[in-house]
Amino acid sequence: MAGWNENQLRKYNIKLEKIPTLQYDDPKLDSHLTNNYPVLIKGSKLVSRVLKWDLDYLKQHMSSVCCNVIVSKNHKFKYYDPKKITPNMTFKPISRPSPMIFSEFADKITNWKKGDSRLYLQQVLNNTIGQHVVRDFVMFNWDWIMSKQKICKWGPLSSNLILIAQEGNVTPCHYDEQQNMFASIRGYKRFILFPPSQFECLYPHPVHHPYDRQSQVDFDNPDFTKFPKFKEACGYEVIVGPEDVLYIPMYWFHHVESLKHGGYTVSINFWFKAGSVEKIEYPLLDYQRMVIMRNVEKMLAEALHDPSEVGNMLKTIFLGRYS
Ligand SMILES: O=C(O)C(=O)C[C@H](CCCc1ccccc1)C(=O)O
Ligand SMILES: [Zn+2]
Repeated sequence: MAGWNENQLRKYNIKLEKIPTLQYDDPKLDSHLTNNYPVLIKGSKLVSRVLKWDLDYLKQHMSSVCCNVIVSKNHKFKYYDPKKITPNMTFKPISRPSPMIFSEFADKITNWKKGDSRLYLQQVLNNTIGQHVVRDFVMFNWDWIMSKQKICKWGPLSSNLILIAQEGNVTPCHYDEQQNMFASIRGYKRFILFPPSQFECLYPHPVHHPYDRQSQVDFDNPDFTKFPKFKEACGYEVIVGPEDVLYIPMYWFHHVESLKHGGYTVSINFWFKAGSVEKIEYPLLDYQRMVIMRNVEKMLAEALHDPSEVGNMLKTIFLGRYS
C-alpha cells in the first residue's frame, strides 16, 4: 500500500497477526467495539477537518503556548507517574518531561541531528491552547464518535491528547484503563497490540511502581531469564495512517512507533472512561481479571502500609499452598 514500506518498521522477534479493517459504516463494526476487540476504522472523517494540523499551521496558532514535551536520550518514551516516586526510591527514567513553548518544540524537531535528545509533544487538548485549535477541535466528526460511545455504553469522553512525535519515536508496551479511539492526522504509526489474556507474557510493573501499567520487557533487548513467557507473546500488528481511526480496547497492551524515515507524526486520541458494568457475568472477561489483580495489589499495599511487602505476602500465600 502506498505511504510506507516494511523497512520502516523496527525489527522485533514477536509473532504477529493482523487486526481487521472495517469501514466506519460497516454493520459489523459495532460488534467489534462492544466486544472490546481492536479494529482499524476507515472513512470516518473523524479528524478530516484538521488534516491541516502540521507544524507550520500549529506554530502559527499556538506558537507561544507552553506544551507538555517529553525528552528522551534514546528512541523510547516510557511513561511514568511522578506521584508514585517515593523518597527512598532511586528512580532514573530515560525520558522525562521538559515543558516548552510550541515554537521551540517545532524548531527543535525541525533542526534535530542524530545524537540529539529526542522529543515527543503530548498535550491535553483544552481551551488554553488557543481559539483556532479549539475552533478546529469542534469540527471533529463528533456525531459519529459519540454515536459509538452510546452504542458501546462507554463513560464520558475524559480527554483528547494531541501527539506530535519525531519519526522513529517509540511508546513502549503498556495498557490504559480507558477505551481509546486513536486517530492519525499526519504520518504513519505502527501498533503492536496484545489482549489482556497475555498479561502473564508481558510482566507489567507492580501497581505502585512509577512505571505502573508499563511492561517490564524491553522489546529491543528482552531478558528471557527474567521474563521467559515473553517468548510466547503473540501480538496483533496494524499500521495507522492519515484519517485512520484505531479502536484500542481498555486494558489491551499496545506498543506504538512512528515509522522510521516517515517524518514527524501528528495524532489525536479520544480516551473514554469505562462504562459502568451493570452485572458481573461469569466466566469473567480477561480485562476484569486484570482489574481484580490490580485491586489485590492495592488492597495488600494498603493493609501492609508498605508496597514493598506485597510481593513477600503473595509468595507466602502461594508457595506450597497454591503451587
Ligand atoms: O493513545 C494511547 O493510549 C497511546 O498509547 C498513544 C501513544 C502515546 C501515549 C502517551 C501516554 C501513555 C500512557 C499514559 C499517558 C500518555 C503514542 O501514540 O505514542
Ligand atoms: Zn496507551
